[in-house]
Amino acid sequence: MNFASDNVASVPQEILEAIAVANQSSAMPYGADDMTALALRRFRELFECELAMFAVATGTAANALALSCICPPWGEIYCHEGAHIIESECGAPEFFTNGAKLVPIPGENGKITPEGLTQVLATTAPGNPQKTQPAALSLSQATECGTLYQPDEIHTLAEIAHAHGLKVHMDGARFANAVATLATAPSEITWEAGVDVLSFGATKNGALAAEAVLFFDPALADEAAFRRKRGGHVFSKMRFLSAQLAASLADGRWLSWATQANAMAERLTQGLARLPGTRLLYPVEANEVFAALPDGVADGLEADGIGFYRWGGPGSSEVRFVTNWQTLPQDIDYLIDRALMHAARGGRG
Ligand SMILES: Cc1ncc(COP(=O)(O)O)c(C=O)c1O
Ligand SMILES: C[C@H](O)[C@H](N)C(=O)O
Repeated sequence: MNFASDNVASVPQEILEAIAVANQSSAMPYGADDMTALALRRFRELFECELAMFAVATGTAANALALSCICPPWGEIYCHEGAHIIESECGAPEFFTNGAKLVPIPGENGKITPEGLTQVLATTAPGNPQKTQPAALSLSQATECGTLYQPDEIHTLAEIAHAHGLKVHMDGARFANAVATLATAPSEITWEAGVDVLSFGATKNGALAAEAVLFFDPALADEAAFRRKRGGHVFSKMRFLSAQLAASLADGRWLSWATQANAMAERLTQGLARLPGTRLLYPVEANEVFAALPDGVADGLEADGIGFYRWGGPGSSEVRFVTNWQTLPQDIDYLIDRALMHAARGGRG
């Protein structure tokens, strides 16, 4: 049983079947195929706008490609201090932008506040050729702490960013989980709130390997085709990425899968409440549960072969559990039963 990441899940049968259908006949390469056209149509229907779509195979590639189209080499990208783009992408955004600077902003529960953004922007030097220049704001939705920006929070942050000439990127590796919780239209927490480009995550939500960079202002996408090619992410058999995206969006599957993951995170949160001495590190708003467990429980769960992240570092009792489309109630109940047993025995195995 593995709660280390949503990435640990299998691929839903519907996606595998879509790949098999795409495999039944030849098709034009490099995105000139019908499946890629179908994926584009479905994204435009979902977001209710004439967006431009570029499929890639990883979330890191999606973020780095998106940022490279809205930030020059001398630009500054403002993000939360715990953002994936600054913490876990091995310099990919800096590499794809040819040297832009990522500027970390602190904020509770993994979120940037208007005050925090305004404070950092007050230190910039627009037009000073000796200084890097404010260029982009990147927000993760859901955040790396499993929390969410409300529509009005996105709108406020985007307004500040645009007033300072910045473009707004959203890292949507868990965008589906955010929409499932917020129950908003996707447009309401993206372009209508001021987001210019979205990394739409499908992989964590079940896809084998498919992410889509969505430009809500197609003019921002002028360089994307060239930059994606230079980054080695133009798949000659693009139909196999597009099939995953099109299948995810069909019949609202993407939301059903995310709703299941979120519901299991909620079940886990309720179960942990029965564990004396357990403390949630952040509010649970999507499919990630961060908790400080009673002494010995994390070791016991690890000895049981249950997978999870030691978020506080090796041996730490501060852990992260991530649920996914495939997580079942009995998985959660087993985890909680084992945790209660280890707590009762003081972690003595
Ligand atoms: C918030 C966030 N953004 C982006 C990514 C990058 O995705 P990938 O691991 O596919 O590069 C991840 C991790 O998977 C993530 O958690
Ligand atoms: C942190 C790791 O890079 C991955 N994005 C995950 O959330 O599991």
